[in-house]
Order: sequence, then structure tokens, then C-alpha cells
Amino acid sequence: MGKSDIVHLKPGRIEMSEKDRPKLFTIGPSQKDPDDCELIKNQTSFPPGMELLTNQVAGHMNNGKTLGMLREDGTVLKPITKPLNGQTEIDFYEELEKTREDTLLELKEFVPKYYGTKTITINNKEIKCIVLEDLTKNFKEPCIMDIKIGKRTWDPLASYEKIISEDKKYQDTKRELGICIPGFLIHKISNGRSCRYGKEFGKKLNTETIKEALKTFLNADSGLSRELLLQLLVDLWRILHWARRQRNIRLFSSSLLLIYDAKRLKQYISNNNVGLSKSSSYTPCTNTNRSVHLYKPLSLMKLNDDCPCTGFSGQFTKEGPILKSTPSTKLARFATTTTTNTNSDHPWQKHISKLRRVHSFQNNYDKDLQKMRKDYTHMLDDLVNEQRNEVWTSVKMIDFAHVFPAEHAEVDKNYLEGIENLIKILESFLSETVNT
Ligand SMILES: Nc1ncnc2c1ncn2[C@@H]1O[C@H](COP(=O)(O)OP(=O)(O)OP(=O)(O)O)[C@@H](O)[C@H]1O
Ligand SMILES: O=P(O)(O)O[C@@H]1[C@H](O)[C@H](O)[C@@H](OP(=O)(O)O)[C@H](OP(=O)(O)O)[C@H]1O
Repeated sequence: MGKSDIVHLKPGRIEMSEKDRPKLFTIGPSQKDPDDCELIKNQTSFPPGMELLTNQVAGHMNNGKTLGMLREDGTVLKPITKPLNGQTEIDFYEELEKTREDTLLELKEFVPKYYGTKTITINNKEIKCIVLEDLTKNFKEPCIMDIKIGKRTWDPLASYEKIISEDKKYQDTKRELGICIPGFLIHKISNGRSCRYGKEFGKKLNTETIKEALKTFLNADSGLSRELLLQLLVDLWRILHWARRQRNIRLFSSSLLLIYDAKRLKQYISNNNVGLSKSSSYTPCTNTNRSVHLYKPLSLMKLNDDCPCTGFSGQFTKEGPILKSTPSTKLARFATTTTTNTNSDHPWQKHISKLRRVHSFQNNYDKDLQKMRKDYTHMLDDLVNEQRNEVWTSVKMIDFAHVFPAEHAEVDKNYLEGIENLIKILESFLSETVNT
């Protein structure tokens, strides 16, 4: 970074005055006009203990026009550069703090912890920031993907120009699937290098290549891991379950942040004796390209065949997600079989373990057990810290700068459709997973 420097930029666009904006929550004191907005360029000194969030994958970056996300002591600071959007996001988090409404209370689980706001001074300029839990803080080698949800990414107050510019972007994936990928970062297991994919990459994706991008994110060239997929899916199913019921809000241009630890995935793969791919180039896994390590998950794919929805039924018991019912006796067995080794406190752990073991009913369970017994490292890990061994992924909802009240207390179909399609793609990957 170069010398500290402030540049004056052309004003940000405001589509409507604050007083005209329909209020979802009480709007606080208005902020300064963006005409006055001075942003930071090449500044070298942040307040003590503060630094750029180097693993930021999307959104307004530190690029000379905007100040990117900052990191401080297990938190991230999101600078507010557009007062209206910033206030909407603050109001959203403040409302969650005090809500008693069931689905909003539930939503709190899916968003980063909120620590209020903080005004920092950079180059003599005061910048108000939203302070949130750093979702990446516990990951040694975080792989992070920002997935924006919804066909429509402009809010009800957007100007004509904003609507056109939003609709032009990420056209193929947004229109067909209601999702787009503005950025991701991976630590590649096959060659030990980190790779960043930005919005220009995301904008070129279509309904097929987005699947490859997701597999790239999942380090699929080292073996598409069922364990990893299931951990992500369980969180996504919970968010889907919420989105199917909530009738309070509409989320525009909001993202899901998917994170997993490449270090843990690597350990998981080596503990399960799955060799790494020799080639560093990515070969998409296809159904016709199965090796002996591959197996078909019991039912998810079948369940999805004639169904516009995902394999998830939308229902949870306190033990976990319920998949769609099926006459299959194999699934019936799966659904009633109990597993041991579920010491975790997580109420769903038992159920998730069942999902992990589904393949065993089709393959040879004893063989699997023998393999596990042989795997000393794996067992030792289990004994030392079962919980640590279980969860090395996170899925959270982020970016609430365009939250609006629900219309006629209806579900947010725009959001719902996007998340359902994402889940369907990830569920479809289960049929290509290696035995890890
Ligand atoms: N709580 C968090 N913990 C860790 N990283 C985060 C967190 N929130 C956001 N990020 C990182 O910052 C990026 C941008 O976040 P966010 O979408 O909130 O910003 P934005 O500037 O409003 O984005 P946009 O330009 O899409 O409106 C995310 O893609 C992610 O990499
Ligand atoms: O993916 P891209 O091409 O970076 O597009 C940006 C993205 O849609 C952001 O959500 C939006 O910020 P807002 O959510 O604040 O509207 C930003 O608007 P901006 O250019 O007006 O900042 C766009 O440029």
C-alpha cells in the first residue's frame, strides 16, 4: 500500500430520500449525505489493532474508491459508504437484537453476531462501521464463497438505471437459478496454493459452469467430499426451512457466505485414505466417471427426480432434517437405524451422522468399520475432540443493506427460489462423492 491519501469521489446514487423509504424498522438519525462522502485511497495506517480483512471475497473492496472490510480482534468492521443502505443494515441488526417474533429470533442464528457500530478515524475522516463477528476467525485455511441470492437483486426503491444495471449482471445464473457468485477464495489442497475468483469470473458463469465453480470451491479435484457437502447442506437446509416459513421480510441482494477449512478437509481426506488427485487441473466429477471409491447416496437424487424442490422435506424434528418420504425400504431402514458415536451436544448430530453413513447400507458396513479401526489417527482425533472433528464449515446469511418488509405477509419467493436451487445443485453433487 502507498501513502495515506484521501480522494473526493463523485457522489453515490440515492434512489429516494430517506423519509420516503418504507420503514421496516425504526430508522435512526439520518447520516451525512453521500455527496460529502470522502473515501480512502491507499491509506497505510488503520487505527491500532485494525487491518484490512484480507480474505474478503466480494462486495465493496478497498480499491481507492471504497474502503473495504476491516478486521479487529475477532470482529469485522463494515464501513458505511452509502448512508441509506448502511442505516437499513444497522436497523436490521438492531431489530434482531430486540425482536420477540419467532422467525426473526430464529434468523439470529443464521447471521453473524452483531456488536453495534463504531466510528473510526482514518486520515482524519470519521467513518461509521457496522461491527460483526468475523465468520472466518476460527478457520486456519478458510475457503470462502459469497453467493448472492435472488433473481432480483434490486430493491423496491431502485432507480430505473439501477434495475437495468443489476439485471444485466450475472445474467445466466441469476435468471435461471436465482443465484450468482460475486467472488470466492480457495486454498487448493492439490497444490497448496490459494486462488481468488472475482466478480468478472462470476459474471461469465452459466447454469453449467456455475456447478464447476462450486466444485472448484469444494476442492473437488482432490475428491468431492460427502462430509463437506453434508455439513454445508445441513446449514443450508436450516436456512431453507426458515425461508419457507418467514413472512416478515424480503431480502434483496443479500448473500450466503459459505466457509470451510481446507486444512480440515485435507486432514479428513488423508484420514480416510483417499489419495489426492495427481493432476492439479480440475476434472469435473461426472456420473460416468466414477471410480471404485464412489458410491451413490441412497435416495436424495431419486427423490429429486420429479420434484421441483430439494430432497429436504422442509421439516425438522428436534433430531434433525427430514428428507422426503419414499416407499424405498432402504430409506426406511436408513431413517430408523440408530448410530452410535454421537457424543456431540448438537441436537442434530445423531441425524447428520445417519446421513454420513447412508452409503454403508448399500456398501459393506463391516468393511467400513475395519477401515476406521485401522485408521489410528482418525480414532485418536475422535477421542481427543469429537466436536472439533465434526464441524469445520459455516454457512451464514450476510449483507442486509436492502431488507424490506414482506409484501402482504407473503414468503420471499425471490430468496426462496435462489436458495432452493443452490441446495439442489449441492444435493446433486452427493451422487458423485467419494467415500469421505
Ligand atoms: N461477518 C463477516 N465475517 C467475515 N467476512 C465477512 C463478514 N461479512 C462480510 N464479509 C466479507 O465481506 C464481503 C462483503 O460483505 P457484504 O456483502 O456485507 O458487503 P457489501 O459491500 O455490502 O457487498 P455488496 O457490494 O454486494 O453490496 C463478503 O463477501 C465476505 O468476504
Ligand atoms: O457485483 P458488482 O458488479 O460489483 O455490483 C455491485 C453489487 O450489485 C452491489 O450489491 C452493489 O452495491 P449496493 O448493494 O450498495 O447497491 C453495487 O452497487 P454500486 O456500484 O452502486 O456500489 C454494484 O456495483
